[in-house]
Amino acid sequence: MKLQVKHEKMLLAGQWIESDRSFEVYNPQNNQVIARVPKASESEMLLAIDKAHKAYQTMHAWPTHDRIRVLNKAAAYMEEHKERFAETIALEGSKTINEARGEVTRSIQTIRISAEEARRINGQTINFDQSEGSENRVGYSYRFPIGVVGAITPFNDPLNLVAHKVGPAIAAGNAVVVKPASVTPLSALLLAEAFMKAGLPAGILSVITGSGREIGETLITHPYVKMISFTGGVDAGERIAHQAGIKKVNMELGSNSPVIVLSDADFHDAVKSCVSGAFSAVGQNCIGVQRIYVEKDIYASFLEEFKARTKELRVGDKLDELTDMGPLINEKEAKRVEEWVDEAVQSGATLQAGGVRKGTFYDPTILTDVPNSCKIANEEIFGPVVLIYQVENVNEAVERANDVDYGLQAGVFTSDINKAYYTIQNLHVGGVMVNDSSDYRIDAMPFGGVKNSGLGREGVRSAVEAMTEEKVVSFRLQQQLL
Ligand SMILES: NC(=O)c1ccc[n+]([C@@H]2O[C@H](COP(=O)([O-])OP(=O)(O)OC[C@H]3O[C@@H](n4cnc5c(N)ncnc54)[C@H](O)[C@@H]3O)[C@@H](O)[C@H]2O)c1
Ligand SMILES: O=C[C@H](O)CS(=O)(=O)O
Repeated sequence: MKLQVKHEKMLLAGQWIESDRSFEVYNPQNNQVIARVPKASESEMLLAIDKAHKAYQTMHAWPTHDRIRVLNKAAAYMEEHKERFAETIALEGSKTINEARGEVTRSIQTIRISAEEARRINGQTINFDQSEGSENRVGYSYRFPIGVVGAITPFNDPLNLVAHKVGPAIAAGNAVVVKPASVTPLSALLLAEAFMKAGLPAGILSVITGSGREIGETLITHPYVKMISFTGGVDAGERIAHQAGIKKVNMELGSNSPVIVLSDADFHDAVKSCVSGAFSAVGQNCIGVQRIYVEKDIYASFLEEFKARTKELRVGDKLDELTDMGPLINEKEAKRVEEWVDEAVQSGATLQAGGVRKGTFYDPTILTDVPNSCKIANEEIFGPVVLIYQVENVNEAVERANDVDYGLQAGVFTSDINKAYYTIQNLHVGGVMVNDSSDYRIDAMPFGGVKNSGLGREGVRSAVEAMTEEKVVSFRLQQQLL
């Protein structure tokens, strides 16, 4: 694909603008500059917030049917330009072209589900007859848009995780200012293009590109911004939560996801699912499989088959239709993964496959016998490395799966419903996938974690609810009218 370095513009309240400063976007595979993007100043972020506030004030009564129309028109535009969206994801990020196409399909669904949910923002009727004297009242509650939503998004799903902020925000009648990841801003700008083409009123959406550390605080702390919807690492999440103060905050953070495979499972199925869950998107996946606990009776067979399938994966040019795994997002991250693996091996772990880095590429890697003290056993690797452990039984598996500070999703493979239910009840996570790996998500389901994996839930309906407030109304009826 012939590449021209494109000078992009960012969307500020319906206007496509350049900025005094710009930064480069690179193709992680060859470090080629693929675009220059505005590096927004604090004043540009302030202007976007001000315009969003004004747009919300005039638009918060924006009719539901019109919000639905714009959302569906944006989805239709994305559908019409699917390949362009996919190529952009594949160029600026780590995903293969096939993985990128999958993300575009999901993003279109996310926006369409947002349109459906716009019609389901309901309150409740209330029975005030709680005690003597309160019976002559009737009432209800209803949900109203919170106002300006500040959305900060990560690099690994550069389109769908922006869609999970913008779609629900618009469905709920809010205005939204997006600060996308600096390494993958182009997909967010394309999503903005789809909404502009769909006739989204000016000011409702801004995509302000730049450094999170430089302009993030302005977005997080501004009094007009009534909610922060953050997806990213726990370090940034902690900093943002402190800065936000008394403000609604939704945090979708990291994980170190476990999968339990019991001896009564179809372990061929488990192997296939866990290989995909571990190495899709080069393991740069918040619910990617990082630890697998295999019951002792099938451990040797499972490990043997897992290694064989892993070695079949084609690592290479992410734009090649036949490639299974591309590069990590940059060389710094690839070197970090290499260091964590080296630390584990030096501490006594066994390298069963992989362990080789070439620039931003790191081979799919399997470790066994990893000491609990190693970083890779406790932190989020966010790379193509999986740790496989042998356990005595389901009890030991659950205890060890819980023994980290994260709790996003877990997978459990078993044919025994009682054991499945035991894991469901005892795993400290936000989601348990039975007979799927931890890397299972549909965009309509509630999504989020416990412990250091986050605060609150996304998934379109949950996000719409988080981006609204509930108001109660009571009518005291005049006695003479009763
Ligand atoms: N739970 C989920 O749904 C989910 C989904 C995808 C990724 N993630 C997590 O995101 C991380 C990987 O993405 P990443 O490397 O882009 O994360 P990151 O935390 O480095 O950056 C995420 C976003 O926050 C911004 N940012 C960083 N520091 C900031 C600060 N101090 N103030 C304001 N903004 C700041 C960045 O510019 C970027 O836009 C992993 O931990 C992964 O698990 C979680
Ligand atoms: O990286 C975390 C993502 O939220 C997982 S998914 O791509 O949405 O399934």
